[in-house]
Amino acid sequence: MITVKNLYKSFGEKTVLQDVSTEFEEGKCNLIIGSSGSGKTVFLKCLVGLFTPEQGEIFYDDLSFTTLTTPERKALRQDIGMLFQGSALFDSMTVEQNVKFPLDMFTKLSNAEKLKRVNETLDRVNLKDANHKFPSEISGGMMKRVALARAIVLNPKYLFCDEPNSGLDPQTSMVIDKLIKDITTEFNITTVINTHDMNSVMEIGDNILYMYQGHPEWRGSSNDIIFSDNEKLNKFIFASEFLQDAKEMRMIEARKNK
Ligand SMILES: Nc1ncnc2c1ncn2[C@@H]1O[C@H](COP(=O)(O)OP(=O)(O)OP(=O)(O)O)[C@@H](O)[C@H]1O
Repeated sequence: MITVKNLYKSFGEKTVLQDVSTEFEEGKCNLIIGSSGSGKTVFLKCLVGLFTPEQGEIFYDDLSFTTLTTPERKALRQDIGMLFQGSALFDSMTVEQNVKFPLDMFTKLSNAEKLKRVNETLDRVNLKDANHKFPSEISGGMMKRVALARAIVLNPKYLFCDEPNSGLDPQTSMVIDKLIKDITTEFNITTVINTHDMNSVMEIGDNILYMYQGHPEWRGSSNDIIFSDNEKLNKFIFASEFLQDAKEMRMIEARKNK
């Protein structure tokens, strides 16, 4: 579990995060949603230590992240997996070398042990026979799976994904979502995902945090979203007529099933 208490982050005069308090549960997909510029990426970067907040506390289970020493942060870093926007694979490295990279950085395993782990992980993301391909030789969906394999190869307790579906078609997005969801449940990971993808919100949103102008405006599950009467949230999430209709249909269905 990750607990955030009263976090503030500014750039010069501009306050981007204002009094953010929330919890991200383990074994769950915790989604952060909000319009462009609402502070989602800045928040994620504060959580992993890429930005330093001016005020507030972040706890990784019982560890107070904000007060950790550099060696303690380095140790915690091994428990954190990150899936960046655009996959961020190393172009000059093969799929196998990309996934092996964190093992080379953080472990003293033998080469044979590392390769065994790489192959098990590639297998877990349904990527076989791609070991010796370069990123330029595989599709966007495959790149995401390689990036996901690299993010989970050290068996992280915490997984951060920034827009995991950006640039993917709806079907491939669903495959990636399902993988993230399955891996989160299987390994009891605390997974935090920044997303604009409404399909992800409905399909894998165990816990959803809606950020509005740098402050948590609403929290709930994908089911709660359907029934929420929060005006800002509804305006954001059900922006189109199509989504409004989908919401109404879901409400009718849910009432029938009660
Ligand atoms: N390094 C920085 N220096 C100054 N301002 C920054 C910096 N990084 C982000 N900001 C500002 O913080 C605000 C929030 O940005 P952020 O990238 O977190 O938004 P977001 O919700 O992730 O948007 P999007 O959905 O478009 O990715 C923006 O106004 C942005 O200009």
